[in-house]
Parts: sequence; structure tokens; C-alpha cells
Amino acid sequence: MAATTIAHNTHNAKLVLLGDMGAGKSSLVLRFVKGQFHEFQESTIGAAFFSQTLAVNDATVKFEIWDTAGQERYHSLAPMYYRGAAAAIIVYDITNAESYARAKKWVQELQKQGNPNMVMALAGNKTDLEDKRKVTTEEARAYAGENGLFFIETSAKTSVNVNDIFYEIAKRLPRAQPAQNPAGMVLVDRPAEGSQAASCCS
Ligand SMILES: Nc1nc2c(ncn2[C@@H]2O[C@H](COP(=O)(O)OP(=O)(O)OP(=O)(O)O)[C@@H](O)[C@H]2O)c(=O)[nH]1
Repeated sequence: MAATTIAHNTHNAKLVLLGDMGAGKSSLVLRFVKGQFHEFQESTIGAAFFSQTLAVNDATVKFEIWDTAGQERYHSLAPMYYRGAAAAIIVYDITNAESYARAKKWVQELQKQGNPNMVMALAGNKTDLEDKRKVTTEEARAYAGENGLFFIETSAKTSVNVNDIFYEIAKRLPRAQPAQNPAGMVLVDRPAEGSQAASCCS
């Protein structure tokens, strides 16, 4: 059982959620971490932190999840959360074309300024509202493919594909990151300032 074997094979992975306000970032996290959904989920202020452990194959991934605020006034805080992150979920609302456009902006920003080895997922949320859909699956899948993102459509309300995003990310995380993490070292959260240059690539 995973619980008895976690000691050697546990990886910490910092994961950040980005996306427009109202896309469903907090709802996806709440569904994944607590199995809950709130029709009137409050808008996030600044960011919120959660952690959740997931057993994948013979390893255990402990996700350290930063749920950022989508309101534009918090945009400048985002680098603090995505710097040093091993993974990002960029969320949009399939019923809202603007939120999809905003998701693409986040992808561009991460491609320019994020960790180059970051595992990125694009999540089209609110699939339970199919009759109000504005962004087609094909369009988003093609975009994700062109940009090397893992693509999935979810519903935090009905739970469809929510755990799957995190499983898929866990599977894609590099087991060993030799350039950045010598053997045996555990990834830890660092304060944002200065962390990107110090840990990055040559
Ligand atoms: N129908 C439906 N509603 C959802 C779904 N996910 C979230 N919502 C609703 O959408 C609204 C916004 O959800 P949040 O999770 O707060 O969105 P957010 O992206 O965290 O928003 P900010 O914190 O403002 O950035 C809430 O009223 C949720 O109940 C979903 O899958 N289906």
C-alpha cells in the first residue's frame, strides 16, 4: 500500500493555478482536495495554499498548490507563485471566450518567464454547462498541442476529470531533475525573490 512506502519515493511538487476570475480555479482545487463544490464560491484574494498527496505508480507526489486570484488587480503577484513551480494548471471557462483568451495570455507569460521544464495543463472547466459552450474542444485541443500543453476538459461541479488533471500532471513530472536537484535533495518552496535565476538552466 502506498501509505507504507512513502518514505523513499515522495516528491514535493509546487503547482500553481492561473486563469481568469470566475473560471473555476478554487472550485477545482476544492473538489480535488476536499471533494466539495460551492455554487457561490468566493473570489480569491491574493492566493490560497493547499496541499494534497497523490500516489502514482510506485511514487507519492505531495502537491503544494497555490490557487491564485484571477482578478486583474492581482496579476503582478502571479510570478511569486509560478516561479519555481514544477507544474501549472491554466484554467478557462468553456462558456466564456474571454476567459479562453486570458488563458492563452497566461500560457505566453509562462513560456516567457516560467520554469522551462514546467509541466503545463490547460483545463477547460464547466463542461456541465455544455449548452452555453463558447469554446470548442477541438480549438482548445489544437492550441494545447501546438504549445506542448496537456489538455483536459473538467467540471468542478460534477467532478468530471478533476482528479485526472492532477494524476496526469503527477505522471508527467520528471522523476529526477538532475540539473536542478542533485540526488536525494527534496524540492522545497522558496521565497520568490531571486529564485528563478538561481535555479535555472544553462
Ligand atoms: N456550473 C459550474 N460552475 C462552476 C464550476 N466551477 C466553478 N463554478 C462556479 O463558478 C464560480 C467561480 O468559481 P471559482 O472557483 O471561485 O473561480 P476562480 O477561478 O477561483 O475565481 P477567482 O478566485 O476570482 O480567480 C463559482 O460560482 C463556482 O460555483 C463548474 O465546473 N461548473
